[in-house]
Amino acid sequence: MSTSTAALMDGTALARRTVEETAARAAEVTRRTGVTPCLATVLVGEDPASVTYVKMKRNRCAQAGIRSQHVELPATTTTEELVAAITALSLDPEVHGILLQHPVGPHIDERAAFEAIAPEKDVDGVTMASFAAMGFGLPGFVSCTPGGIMRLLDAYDVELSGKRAVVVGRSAILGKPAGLLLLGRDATVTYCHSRTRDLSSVVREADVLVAAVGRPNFIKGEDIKPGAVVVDAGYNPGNVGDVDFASAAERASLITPVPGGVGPMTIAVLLAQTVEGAERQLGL
Ligand SMILES: Nc1nc(=O)c2c([nH]1)NC[C@@H]1CN(c3ccc(C(=O)N[C@@H](CCC(=O)O)C(=O)O)cc3)C=[N+]21
Repeated sequence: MSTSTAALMDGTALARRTVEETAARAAEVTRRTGVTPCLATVLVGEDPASVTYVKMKRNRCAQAGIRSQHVELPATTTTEELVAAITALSLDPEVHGILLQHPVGPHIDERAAFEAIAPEKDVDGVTMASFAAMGFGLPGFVSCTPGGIMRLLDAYDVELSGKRAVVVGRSAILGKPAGLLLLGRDATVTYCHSRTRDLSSVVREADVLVAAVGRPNFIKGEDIKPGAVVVDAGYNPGNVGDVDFASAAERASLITPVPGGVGPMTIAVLLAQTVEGAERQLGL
């Protein structure tokens, strides 16, 4: 018999506090300017998970006193049509932030679509300009999930300087930026991916582990270094993370659950950055 020793990093509770602060800021923007911060959400196709996520984001906006404007496009939308729709939102003075839900269909050039987001409205932190600013440690919008991960680590006073951080996954808006943010905080960062040889031996070195591969229960407790901090950024169908929680919690000191960990923080960062974008665009 083994017993769980890890403490939970409670993303639901931290997100609630973050959204409350954001709501107060949004109300202040509205009071001072008469303009309510507005997020445009763009959804291509009808993937049920994407539909759910976008709905959650819009509901959370409503709770925080942020307007949302929804653009729904058919799965058959071309790159040109999507770029045109996003460009229109970039030019619309009533829109302060733009979220293009990822992934779009394989026939669409997703990068081209993201780049149609005006940098000052890139509250989801997905453009090359935002990525570069983050990489250089300059102010700007961070990709929301990595931003949420850093807020969680900070809220639980996780020391990063000099620590070995291992990021499993290297996607453009999750794994890769997560590693750069950890590097920016003086962690020693290793990226693992599908071609990594002997993944277990690398994961076993991690003082801080970020799992972002999109494979349900992929990381097992036997590969967790005793006392490690484990962040599960996986979002697989059925709200299953990338980390086998039960076995990992026996060895970790701190761990995020799924659901209730990184997911709610992703949305909280999106809202916070939307209000920040509105403040700047309205000259506050
Ligand atoms: N441009 C773009 N930006 C994103 O930030 C983005 C995206 N595309 N595409 C999809 C992923 C996924 N994602 C999640 C957000 C919240 C939860 C979340 O809050 N999940 C809840 C559970 C979900 C539920 O209650 O149904 C939780 O973990 O507690 C999960 C996943 C944002 N993403």
